[in-house]
Amino acid sequence: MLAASRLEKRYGKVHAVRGIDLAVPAGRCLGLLGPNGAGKTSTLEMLEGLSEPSAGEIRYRGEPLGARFRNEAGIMFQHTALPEHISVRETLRMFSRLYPRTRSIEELIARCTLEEFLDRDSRRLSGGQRQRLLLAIALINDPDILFLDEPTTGLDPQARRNFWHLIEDIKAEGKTVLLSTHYMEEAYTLCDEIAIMDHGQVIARGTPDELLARHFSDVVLQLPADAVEAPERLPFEIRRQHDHLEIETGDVNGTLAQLLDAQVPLGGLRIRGRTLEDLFLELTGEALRG
Ligand SMILES: Nc1ncnc2c1ncn2[C@@H]1O[C@H](COP(=O)(O)OP(=O)(O)OP(=O)(O)O)[C@@H](O)[C@H]1O
Repeated sequence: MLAASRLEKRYGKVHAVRGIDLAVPAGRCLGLLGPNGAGKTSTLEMLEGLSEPSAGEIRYRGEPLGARFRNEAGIMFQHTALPEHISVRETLRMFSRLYPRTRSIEELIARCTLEEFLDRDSRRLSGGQRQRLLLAIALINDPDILFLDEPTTGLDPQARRNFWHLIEDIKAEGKTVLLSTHYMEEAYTLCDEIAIMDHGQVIARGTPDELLARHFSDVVLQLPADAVEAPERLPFEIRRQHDHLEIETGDVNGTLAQLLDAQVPLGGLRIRGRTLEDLFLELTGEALRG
């Protein structure tokens, strides 16, 4: 559906995207993950046809991005200035007039649950309401391919989950989705495939479960913060997290036996599988990014 090869973006001396190859099959959801400044938005903006690649090529259904792509793509930007002093309903009508093919506004209102604030000035919405309106705007031309740039950033957990349900409904219609996000659970829930970016390049790619299976064969034992009195006496590394201890192990029986030998109380023990967040931190490091 959408394919990019050797894609690069330079802003003066900043080499933001350094040769990316991506192919998004129809009906799939591809997630772009990466630390701040990794180049996700720069990549999305080129794929959306909004910024000219410094090098490389993008094809939509085998053709360069053109009028067909513009009519069949829907974009939800990370930051959008909505028109002032007009209501949510008028905002939808205004955007609807921009396209030859449109979806019924009434249907979008119901789908994105906009009923309660239809007559409100679109600048006076809560974070969740605003994101639902922006999604409705992105869907107004009944797009075949939908771009979502960090759509749930800043939303509370309820609003985020509500938004995931909306995206799941859109996926169920067979739409192709490209999503950038900082939320690993969001990527795990929504994405068929994930590309992890860092320093302008894709450093890992696959389905969420493939990526986890490829990188990890261990699990994590969690113990209360005060469970181990002398961690230096144990023959494995114990990582102190903010309110508990973690031990990574591929041999649960052996590690538990060693903990029992050391008379560590196991009352508060939990075992968790590896997560995308573990993988993300392992691949991109824990240092703060700009
Ligand atoms: N218009 C611009 N002019 C100059 N530099 C830019 C511009 N846009 C982005 N950059 C730089 O390019 C790099 C990649 O930025 P980009 O916004 O694509 O990353 P990102 O992965 O989307 O980050 P975030 O998660 O913070 O949104 C950064 O170093 C950023 O400062």
